[in-house]
Amino acid sequence: MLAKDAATSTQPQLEARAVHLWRGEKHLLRGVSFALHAGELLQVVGPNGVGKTSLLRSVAGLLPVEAGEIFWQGQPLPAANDDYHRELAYLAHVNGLKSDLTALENLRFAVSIRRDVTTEELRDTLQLLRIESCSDLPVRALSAGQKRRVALARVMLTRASLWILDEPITNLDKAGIALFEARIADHMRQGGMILTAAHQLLLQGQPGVRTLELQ
Ligand SMILES: Nc1ncnc2c1ncn2[C@@H]1O[C@H](COP(=O)(O)OP(=O)(O)OP(=O)(O)O)[C@@H](O)[C@H]1O
Repeated sequence: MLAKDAATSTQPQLEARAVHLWRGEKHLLRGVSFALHAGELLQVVGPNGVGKTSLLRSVAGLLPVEAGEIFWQGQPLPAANDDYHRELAYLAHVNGLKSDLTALENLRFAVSIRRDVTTEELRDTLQLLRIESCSDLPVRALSAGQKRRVALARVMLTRASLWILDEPITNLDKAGIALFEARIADHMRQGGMILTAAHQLLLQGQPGVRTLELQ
């Protein structure tokens, strides 16, 4: 649930403390720490292969860290897992859409696992991202940017407070980026949080927007 009141809280909702991660022989994350408060966007930046995706996967609970801790609302993971996963929407590099289903069917399938949703709400969200004309087409018939927009619509529809997004604007054109930035700003205003891996920064210079540089 989005926590409007939490927007003014000084308590971090999500916190990583001295996280270490190895991939194979490589000591990738060396004591990474950050705090994310309600209403904030944190963009993880750094060169290819530095560990941005790995960090996001760890924070999403998909890749266990070897040292350090991750806290959700003051509780360490995995103890906080049930609450945490209810509040979390994760979007990877790949969209995770079923290509034989239509955009609308994909959204209905993904969202109804979490909550009741009406067809009108699904269509409204597709319209917000200007892909209403794709609603009834099989996903395999959509362009790369249109597929990304469907995947972003899914994130928006979850009503999760924390969005973890790996390069969310991949394949989006300028208009698509502007539309998505407006949705992010909206989410932040309602006390939502976003953690991204990014080569291209969103909402630069806006209040509550920060970067975390990995090197
Ligand atoms: N399953 C895996 N097994 C071993 N090493 C891996 C695995 N997945 C990723 N790596 C390595 O971990 C390092 C970091 O990868 P990661 O995808 O986290 O980087 P990134 O910063 O997101 O890169 P990019 O900007 O290219 O997306 C890379 O050197 C990669 O080869």
